[in-house]
Amino acid sequence: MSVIEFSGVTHAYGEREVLRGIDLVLTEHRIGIVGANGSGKSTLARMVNGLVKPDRGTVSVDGLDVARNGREVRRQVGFVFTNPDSQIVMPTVAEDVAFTLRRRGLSKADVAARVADALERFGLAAHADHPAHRLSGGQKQLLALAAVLVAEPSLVVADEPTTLLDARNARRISELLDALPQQVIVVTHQLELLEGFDRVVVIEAGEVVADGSPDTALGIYRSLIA
Ligand SMILES: Nc1ncnc2c1ncn2[C@@H]1O[C@H](COP(=O)(O)OP(=O)(O)OP(=O)(O)O)[C@@H](O)[C@H]1O
Repeated sequence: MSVIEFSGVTHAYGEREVLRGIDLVLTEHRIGIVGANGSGKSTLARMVNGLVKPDRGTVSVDGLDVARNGREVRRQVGFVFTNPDSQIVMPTVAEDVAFTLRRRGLSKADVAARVADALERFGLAAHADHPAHRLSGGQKQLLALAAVLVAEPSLVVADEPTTLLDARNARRISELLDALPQQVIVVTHQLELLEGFDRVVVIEAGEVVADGSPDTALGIYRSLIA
């Protein structure tokens, strides 16, 4: 597993400070981030692959400062956005899944085999040649996850990956995340997704207010939002 370290991290959008002095060392296999709307979870998650840079402090992945080594870190860290539309880059479903692999210079046959396998795994095989933008919201979310996982990142950061999914597909994603050998950081409001996770961090108004096992941390979170 990678070592993800936040050290004295502060971030503001304009005047508005949304993260304050975050110190965290994340080494566990499956890590959940929870907190009320606007508490700073997405900002924190985006820092892991350099999409947002700290104003003060540092974020590193295996000792690499993310702000300075963004490209290198992004080869290791796959990011799944809440809104899959922001992640679809190619016209068809299969082409979208193939995109990152092509850029890495894999052979055509290798790309085709990996794409077919990923589409099968995510229940999208029947849609391979369909326009990606015409998929349903939930199918797009599955596509976004497939497109990230096909590149075999060593760490997957998923920001509310099940918001658009029906119960069956949410369960499917939950099972997929559970079965991943890779390290996973999941930001979610769906607390049942975090059952069996190794660690849950609770963010409140830009600060870590609880951090521990799902039972303990989610207990504290539930009492905060009650
Ligand atoms: N690009 C941005 N520009 C200005 N303000 C922003 C930007 N992104 C987020 N914010 C603000 O920063 C605060 C924290 O946002 P963030 O998305 O990190 O919270 P969150 O905990 O993920 O919320 P939610 O659960 O609603 O998704 C919010 O008040 C939000 O309005």
